[in-house]
Amino acid sequence: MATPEHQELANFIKSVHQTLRDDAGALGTKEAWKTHCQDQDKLKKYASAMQQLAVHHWEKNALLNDKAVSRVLWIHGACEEYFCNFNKHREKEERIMKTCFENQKLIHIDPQEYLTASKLKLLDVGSCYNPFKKFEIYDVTAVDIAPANNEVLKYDFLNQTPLDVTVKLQQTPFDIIVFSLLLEYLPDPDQRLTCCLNAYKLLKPGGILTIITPDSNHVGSKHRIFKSWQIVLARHGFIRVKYEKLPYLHCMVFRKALFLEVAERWAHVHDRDEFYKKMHIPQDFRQEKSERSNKIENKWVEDSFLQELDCNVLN
Ligand SMILES: C[S@@+](CC[C@H](N)C(=O)[O-])C[C@H]1O[C@@H](n2cnc3c(N)ncnc32)[C@H](O)[C@@H]1O
Repeated sequence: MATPEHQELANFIKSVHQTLRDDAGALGTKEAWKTHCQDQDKLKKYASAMQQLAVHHWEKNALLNDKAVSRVLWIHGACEEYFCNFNKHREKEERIMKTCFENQKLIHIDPQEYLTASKLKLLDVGSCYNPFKKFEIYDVTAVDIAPANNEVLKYDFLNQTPLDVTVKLQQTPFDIIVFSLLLEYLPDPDQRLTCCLNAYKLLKPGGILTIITPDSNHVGSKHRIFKSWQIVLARHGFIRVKYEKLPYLHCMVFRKALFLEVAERWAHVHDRDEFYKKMHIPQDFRQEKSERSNKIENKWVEDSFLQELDCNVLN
């Protein structure tokens, strides 16, 4: 059962997301983002609320309830699986490259060059409280516009701007970049794509972007949206290597292709008119703007993030 404290935390988080979406509609996304990042009191309160929900409720819930899988453990398992099979992915891509692009010269890439370090370099974007710190196999860099503790760097990943210290992420290419419950925070599909393109620049070839986004609906109900993400990201050089729908989450792993042509070709072959050209989330299709409250009238699209919070809180 949800305690009144959990309800209060979840309601506060929902209200911050909703206000940002409303402001983006009223002021434009750039101005709304600027205003949002300047409201230090609100961001501080958000960070604390998010950490409390995640640590004291979600992670505990995942241990007690079979249906509620920990997003942190899912990402860790997916990373281990991917890097154990790194050569398989590389060989598959090289085969496609040789078959489809005969005249192209293959670039020699030795995967060991990327994997010889004793730890995998992991960038956790929108980390909040640095949940990946507990795994010894990662050398973690955690960033957030609203860090919950001083292990997390204050950094706006959307605009690639350090917010208090001088952090230069470009100097350190990563094996893994994590977007856990990040993309639906951003009110605009172009902002979501910008974050993915920023991640692309910071990844090593063959490195992975893991994306977790909430949704308590049946796997098929948002099929078009997540197929569209796969196509949009393939156009920009990402190949989806893992997708899993858990009871409350969509979990995805995208590999930065060694050969951009291979990813682009996949997008070209699979693109259809029925797919969106942008990285939408269900909330983008809401027709009637809410009035900064939870009175959402739209019947045909639910706010999946709100549902996620509710499901977790109510379980
Ligand atoms: C819903 S919370 C998820 C926190 C954590 N990743 C987790 O899974 O528990 C989303 C986080 O993304 C952060 N965030 C949103 N936009 C960001 C940006 N442009 N750069 C860095 N962090 C951002 C927010 O401050 C917030 O802490």
